[in-house]
Amino acid sequence: MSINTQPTASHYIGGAYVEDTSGAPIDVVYGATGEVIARVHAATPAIVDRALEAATAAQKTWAAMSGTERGRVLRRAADLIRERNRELSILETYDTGKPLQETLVADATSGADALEYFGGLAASLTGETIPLAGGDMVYTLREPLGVCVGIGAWNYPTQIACWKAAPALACGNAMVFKPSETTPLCALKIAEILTEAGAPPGLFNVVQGMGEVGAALVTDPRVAKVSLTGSVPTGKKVYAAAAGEMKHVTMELGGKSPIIVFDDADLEDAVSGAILGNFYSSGQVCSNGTRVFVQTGIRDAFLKRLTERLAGAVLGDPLDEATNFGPMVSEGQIGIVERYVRLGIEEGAELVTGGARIERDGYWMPPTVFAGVTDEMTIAREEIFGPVMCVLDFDGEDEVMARANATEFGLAAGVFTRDLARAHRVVRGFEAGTCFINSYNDAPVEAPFGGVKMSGVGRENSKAAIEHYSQVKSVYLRLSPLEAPF
Ligand SMILES: NC(=O)C1=CN([C@@H]2O[C@H](COP(=O)(O)OP(=O)(O)OC[C@H]3O[C@@H](n4cnc5c(N)ncnc54)[C@H](O)[C@@H]3O)[C@@H](O)[C@H]2O)C=CC1
Repeated sequence: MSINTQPTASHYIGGAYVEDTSGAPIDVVYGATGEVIARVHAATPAIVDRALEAATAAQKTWAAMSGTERGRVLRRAADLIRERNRELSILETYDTGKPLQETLVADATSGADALEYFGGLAASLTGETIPLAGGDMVYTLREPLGVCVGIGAWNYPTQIACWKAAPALACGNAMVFKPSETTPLCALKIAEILTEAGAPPGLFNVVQGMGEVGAALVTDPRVAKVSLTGSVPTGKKVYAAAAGEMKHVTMELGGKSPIIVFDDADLEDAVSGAILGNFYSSGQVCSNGTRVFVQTGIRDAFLKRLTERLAGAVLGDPLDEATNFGPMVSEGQIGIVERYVRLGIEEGAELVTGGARIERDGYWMPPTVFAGVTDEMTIAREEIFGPVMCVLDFDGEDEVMARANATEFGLAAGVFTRDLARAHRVVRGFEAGTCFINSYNDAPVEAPFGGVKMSGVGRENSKAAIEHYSQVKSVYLRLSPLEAPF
């Protein structure tokens, strides 16, 4: 299947494609080859204004519909996404470089899950009645927030757009979404599909641009809520800007998550978890378990089996479904990874495998493993956001828990052990929002996803997301006589 990677126009506003070539050009580069595959233009202030106007108008129409009607539109969009999964997955592969083998199962499909799940919930978003003395009562109304802004990172452009749009729209909000400037293509397709599914024009708009377009959206008084997926430094800026007008926020930020492998773990499962948590999407996943703490009794066996299993990584054309490991997203990102690899070597970590950029077109870094990593090394403290696993040794449970939690981040954490009591004890001790026992990086829509500490505020997916896209109005209803002092 061949697809056209150049979108009809840069932005999608009011149910249609909109162009304004006076905005700065943004070239979209395919990570596998370094070729420019599309060009879009950053939104000008006039485009931002138009998107916010369209969203403001559509939100009123949409909120007046019943939850059942809103849900039907979202579920129809989910069906359309599934029907077009292959085409959408190929576009995701061009946008990000991730292999088609991954995008066929993890991107548009995950977006469809979110639209289906929140479409199903939309009709059941009700308030409650609270009986009081004398027959009085309070009833509550669960109301939308208004116009929500979604701002995305570049690693999961389809999934991020859907994870934000689905709960927002289910609750009766409208959205203006700004994709990452690195991956501007996929969100436009979601906007098209929502229109086709029956969403009122302007309900879900996409505007392109760099940080300043995001900043203009975040500070606009018409916006009630901002949901960002991005790095911690950007999260701090966006959270602070939103606070100026007391806007609601959801922050899905970075991490440096631990995976703890005890001596009694199933070795194959533990190695699988470490591979999934470090090399899926070439390591460009926020919840990755990049600090792999391995108990000394199993360390050698773990490293031996890990090295054997890494031979199964198939680097090649991402559009070939046999390929299971793709390039990095951009020259900038591979440069960051190369710098960390140098720091790892300089600071004394043992490079077990990988570490050198592959000399070919595009941005290829092989799976890279450092052993003998210690807590103070830069590669053990900072988020790398690439295919670099750090293996750290440990002896006892108390020691490893203290070390696992000694980070400003708290997005995810995993433990591999056959001892269930220990597994539950360990996850209770983790300072992390999303934990895994004998697994890693599963993200079903039914489960809350998000971080603690610097990794974020709020939760995406699950019923928990409803709290972040709606507010409760209390209505006091008096049936008894109303007394006053005079
Ligand atoms: N917790 C999560 O769910 C995820 C977190 N991430 C994090 O995202 C980072 C990588 O993605 P990047 O795109 O490089 O992140 P980034 O923080 O550079 O950019 C994220 C988005 O924010 C926008 N932005 C930048 N400055 C802004 C400002 N002042 N106001 C408003 N918007 C602004 C960017 O244009 C982009 O769309 C990693 O740190 C990673 O951990 C990535 C994926 C998922």
